[in-house]
Formats: sequence, structure tokens, C-alpha cells
Amino acid sequence: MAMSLGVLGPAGTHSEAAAAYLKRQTGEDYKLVLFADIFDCLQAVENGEVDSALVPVENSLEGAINITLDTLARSEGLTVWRELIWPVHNQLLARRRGEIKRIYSHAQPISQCRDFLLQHYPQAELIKVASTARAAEIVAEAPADSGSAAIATARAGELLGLVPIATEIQDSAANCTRFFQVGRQALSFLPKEKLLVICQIDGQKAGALFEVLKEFAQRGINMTRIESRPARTELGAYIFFFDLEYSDSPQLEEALSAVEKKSIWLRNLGTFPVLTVN
Ligand SMILES: O=C(O)C(=O)C[C@]1(C(=O)O)C=C[C@@H](O)C=C1
Repeated sequence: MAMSLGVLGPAGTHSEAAAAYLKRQTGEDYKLVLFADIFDCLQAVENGEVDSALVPVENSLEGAINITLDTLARSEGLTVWRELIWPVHNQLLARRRGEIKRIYSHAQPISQCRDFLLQHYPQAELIKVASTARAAEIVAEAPADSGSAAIATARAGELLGLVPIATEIQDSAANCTRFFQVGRQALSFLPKEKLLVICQIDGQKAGALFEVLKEFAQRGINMTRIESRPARTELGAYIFFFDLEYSDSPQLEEALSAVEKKSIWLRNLGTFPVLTVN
């Protein structure tokens, strides 16, 4: 029976394209369920409404997707199943060629295309909406002479009959976004390449972060990313996200229990393999 996979919709988002790839690559039979925002996607996994979700976590040009990090930090019982590194190609789409007065998109692609926009459309009003495909829908629904355009995927343009005004407009050809497939129970049969650990450290104490990093460093555990987000309790309280390379060694277990002792709380979101697009 097909498993349900939540993604940011409507049809034509980068997330939907990444999910279609995940489905082909893993050979797993997923039924895609589209959500209006990333928070709803993750909530649906937590509630058991869908089996898993594929959500963006970090972009190579713009960094963290905060809503994903914040929701993962506050969730109970979510685990990371897989990481997917997805190349992101942005197009400028409109109903027809002509003067462009306003450009709609998701906040991330607007930032990913900052140089292009400054160079070609410095006067255009930039309007952030829930997803690139939603931006394309708004443009498709507007009158043809409204001067509206969207930064979205080529597929969104095809689905909605928009024409490409400019293609590959991201500021780097290597633009890519890391996605996490997130589920509830851990999938122990998957290869273990990395793990995600989230913890809150007492920021009042001098050297508190150093003390935590030392536990990983002195056991030779490679950290591939560190990110911090506000703990949302008071100014100056932070949560840290550590992506670590997995090793089947007692050192990793020792480091995690040492870090847990030095943390206010620690959550291990599990081990996962990394998929890249060839
Ligand atoms: O709006 C979309 O198309 C999405 O899938 C969201 C999103 C994001 O949140 O970063 C996903 C990948 C790309 O970086 C651009 C946008």
C-alpha cells in the first residue's frame, strides 16, 4: 500500500519536484499530499495524518529554513529518515512578455535571485507568498496586462500556461536545497550516514558551547553543520542543531551522553542516509 508523503504545495513547487525524485530514486510507492505551508506538513506527520513529509531545511545561497528548524526543535517524536540534496532552478514566469511591475515568489527564491532582480528589475515590487507554485497561480489568475511575474519552477509554468521571461535566474549555478524526509518511528533498515542532534545549552555560562563542541572534537566526531535558533523563551537563549557524521563507534554514544549532561535538554532525531541528484 502506498505511504503518504506530505510536501509544500500547490502542484509545481520545488518541494513537489524533489518528492517526485525521492519516489523514483527509492522505488517507494508514495502518495503525495500537498500542504499550504511547511509547518502544516510537519504537524501532519506528528499527528499521524501522513506517514512522512519532505521539507526544505537549508539552501546553499540563503541558509536555514527557519520554520523547519523551529518546528523540528519543538516536535515530539519526529525522526529524520533521509536527506536529499536538490538542485534548485528558478525561472521568471509571466502570462506574456511586457513591463514587469511586481514579482511574486516564496521568500527563499526571491533571495536566491537577488543579483538578477537588482540587475534587471530594480524597480519591481517583490511580494513574498507561501510557495513558488502559489506565486505562479497568482500570476496566472491576474489579467495578462497586470505586469505581474513569478519566480517559480519550469513545471509550474507548464501547469499554468505561463511563459518563461528568463530562465536559470538564481545567483549561482550550484544553487541547491537540502531537504529532510521526516517521519515518526525510525527506519532502522536505512544506511546510517549522518545524524541530527538538537539541544539547548545554558548560554549564561562562559564556554558552554565550547564545552559541548569539545565532546565531539576530542572523540574525532565530524560535525558537518552547526546552526543556532532562538529558544523562543527569552532574548539570548539559543537552541543548537548539530549535523554529525555517523560512525558505528562507542565514541559517538559517549559524546552524545556527555553532551546531554551539559545541555538543558537534548533530542536525537536519528541517523539517515544522504541522497544526491546525479
Ligand atoms: O516554494 C517552493 O517551491 C518550495 O518548495 C519551498 C522552497 C523553500 O522553502 O526553500 C524549497 C526549495 C527552494 O529553496 C525554494 C523554495
